[in-house]
Amino acid sequence: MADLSGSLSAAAGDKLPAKVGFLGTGIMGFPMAQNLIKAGYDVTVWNRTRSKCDPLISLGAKYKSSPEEVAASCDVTFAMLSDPESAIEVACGKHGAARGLSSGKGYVDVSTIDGATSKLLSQHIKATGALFLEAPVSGSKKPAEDGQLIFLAAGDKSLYETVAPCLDIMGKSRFYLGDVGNGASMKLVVNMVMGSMMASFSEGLLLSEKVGLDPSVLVKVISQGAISAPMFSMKGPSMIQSLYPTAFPLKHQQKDLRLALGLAESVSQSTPIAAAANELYKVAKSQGLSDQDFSAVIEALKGKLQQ
Ligand SMILES: NC(=O)C1=CN([C@@H]2O[C@H](COP(=O)(O)OP(=O)(O)OC[C@H]3O[C@@H](n4cnc5c(N)ncnc54)[C@H](OP(=O)(O)O)[C@@H]3O)[C@@H](O)[C@H]2O)C=CC1
Ligand SMILES: O=CCCC(=O)O
Repeated sequence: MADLSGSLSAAAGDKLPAKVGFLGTGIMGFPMAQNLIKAGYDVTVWNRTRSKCDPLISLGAKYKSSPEEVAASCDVTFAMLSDPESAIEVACGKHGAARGLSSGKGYVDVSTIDGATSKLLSQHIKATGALFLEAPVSGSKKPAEDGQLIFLAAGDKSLYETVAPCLDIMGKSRFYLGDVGNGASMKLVVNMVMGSMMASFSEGLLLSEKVGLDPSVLVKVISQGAISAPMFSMKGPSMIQSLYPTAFPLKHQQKDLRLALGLAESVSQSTPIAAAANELYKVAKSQGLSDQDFSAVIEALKGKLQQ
């Protein structure tokens, strides 16, 4: 096991062993925290649903019963939460992390949220004397398990440098994008493109089948041409079988499209393709598919075809 004593704290200017907090151990947070534990970090976890922390505790993680207590006991605290509302609640709520933060500590929000929310978090965190970094990730469940995420960081540069060893354990690359909000915006643009691609791919799979083609051959044809994308080859075979094992929940993809459309509106950028895709994800949500993988958006088109 790697000896990481002092690596975080040395950068922060003291000699104590590094202590890392992790708030939110869902699909993404769990494997990210797990990789930090496996790398030898002293990790303290918290999750709203406590039972999701149990396997991490078995691996050696400590547990605290509130974000406040985690932040108070750690040098740096990461948060991986659903959406803007939960990110605000966990950071700034009654027993939120901000209450446990102080000068010399850092807070890194890796959730996918909008820039305005991230700036609000930054204000609250920095008012405590702590440093703030937003660092949303590109990459899904498997890259999180494999430590292959892509971090899109912005905020306090010194905190970015302090947590770089942690980011390098959880990810394969990292970008520092400047002021708070830029990481959030980059992530929303990427996921806007991804959500539209998946909607378009879904149309192609259904159209190919309807005109008598084999959709699995379509997946192979696409994989060899200029529009090849790992996502199509990974998700296509299960979509053809109407199976959507959850890696990226559909409700989160719709949230990201909603936030991306808000971002586009804030600068008067026309995004008709993303707007149409968003409507499709909303239909899929109304069909009860929120917790399925986002590739279940294809079901919304099946519904439309049957009408
Ligand atoms: N899955 C993916 O492929 C990717 C997801 N993301 C983003 O990462 C974030 C997390 O996604 P993911 O792990 O997939 O989602 P999950 O739904 O699996 O996890 C969401 C986490 O947020 C917690 N949470 C939700 N609401 C609240 C609240 N009100 N108070 C406290 N905690 C709350 C959940 O706690 P509880 O367990 O109690 O419900 C859980 O820990 C999202 O912003 C998502 O968009 C980014 C890249 C890839
Ligand atoms: O936010 C989720 C992104 C999923 C991915 O990048 O594959």
